[in-house]
Amino acid sequence: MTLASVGRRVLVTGGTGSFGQAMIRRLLDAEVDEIRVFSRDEAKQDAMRRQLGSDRVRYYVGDVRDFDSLVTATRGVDHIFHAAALKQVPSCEFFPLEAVRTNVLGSANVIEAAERNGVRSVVVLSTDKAVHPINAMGMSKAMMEKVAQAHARNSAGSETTVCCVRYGNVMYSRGSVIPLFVEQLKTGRPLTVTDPGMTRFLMSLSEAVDLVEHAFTHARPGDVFIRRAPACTMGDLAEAVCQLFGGPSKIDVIGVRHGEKRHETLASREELSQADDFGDFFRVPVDARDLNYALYVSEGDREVIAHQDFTSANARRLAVPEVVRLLAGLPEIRAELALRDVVPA
Ligand SMILES: O=c1ccn([C@@H]2O[C@H](COP(=O)(O)OP(=O)(O)O[C@H]3O[C@H](CO)[C@H](O)[C@H](O)[C@H]3O)[C@@H](O)[C@H]2O)c(=O)[nH]1
Repeated sequence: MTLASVGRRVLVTGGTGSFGQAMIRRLLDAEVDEIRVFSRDEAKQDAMRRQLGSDRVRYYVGDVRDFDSLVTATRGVDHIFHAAALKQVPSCEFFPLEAVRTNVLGSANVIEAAERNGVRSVVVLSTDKAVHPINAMGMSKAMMEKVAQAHARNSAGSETTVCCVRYGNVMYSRGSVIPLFVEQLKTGRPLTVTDPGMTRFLMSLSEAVDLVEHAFTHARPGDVFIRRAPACTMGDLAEAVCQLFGGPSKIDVIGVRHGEKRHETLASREELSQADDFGDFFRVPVDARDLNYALYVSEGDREVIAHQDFTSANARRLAVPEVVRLLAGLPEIRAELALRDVVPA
């Protein structure tokens, strides 16, 4: 199955967010008949309606916490891309129950509504912060993945295939470090680097959409899809931004922020021991063993020993010139450089 053969109706939860909007453009290009945007904010929907001007896009105001609003919006839908979430580390830290309500119970509602309305597939979006989580946002996303996998395990014969994708930081996403560095350079302030040796996976928005499309095309119930993304250090990222904008490279090292890890993990060694390796992507199948405790206690898995976690510390490390090239390809950076009359090398 490809996006072009996706069926008549697709629903995107969190459809007005940056991922949602990019996904909707991809679905419009794939000639999907009807695309439903499901989100809470009517003002953002109205802005999007005016910007897109497409009668193939329909808008549903609702909240994933409200099951009834999902049942209405998923009626007659063939496929769902579930992007609605609380994603900010600090706000989830202060209000962990809100993260549970939206990310865990809200996702369960999406899956249950899909099941009830005979939706054929649901792709659920997760994050590297869900692996060995240390903050409430990551923990709630880890539980969301478990809910999706439990659906696969417990719903043999269901019409609805549920799978997950997991990816790391999306470059230039709202409120993230790259636009912050650009703003600091523009206003002549030093770049605030938490820890020059800290690493993050780097991925563009269109690569995130590619991963979701790959998952949609290849999903079996309960699969988790992961991209073999490259990574860089925060020191190199700051240096790359300075080189691109030709700015003075004064850097303030501010230290690690609350709730953040030095390195992120996209896949654990236990997952990789079971994963299919597609080169650019891994597919981790659901652990479909039944709850036979004798097996859990007395049988091990030698495969696990042969693997190590896939982390932003051991992923392919991008050097500064490569980061410069990646950044120079981002539409937002190109627009900033055009404003300043700088031509990227
Ligand atoms: O002033 C800053 C701010 C951040 N960083 C570093 O830049 C990297 C990326 O930070 P971001 O704030 O851009 O991204 P996070 O990894 O903290 O996570 C972000 O992306 C996540 C998705 O993976 C969630 O959306 C999360 O809420 C959001 O903060 C981190 O190593 C961080 O330490 C700095 O060096 N200086």
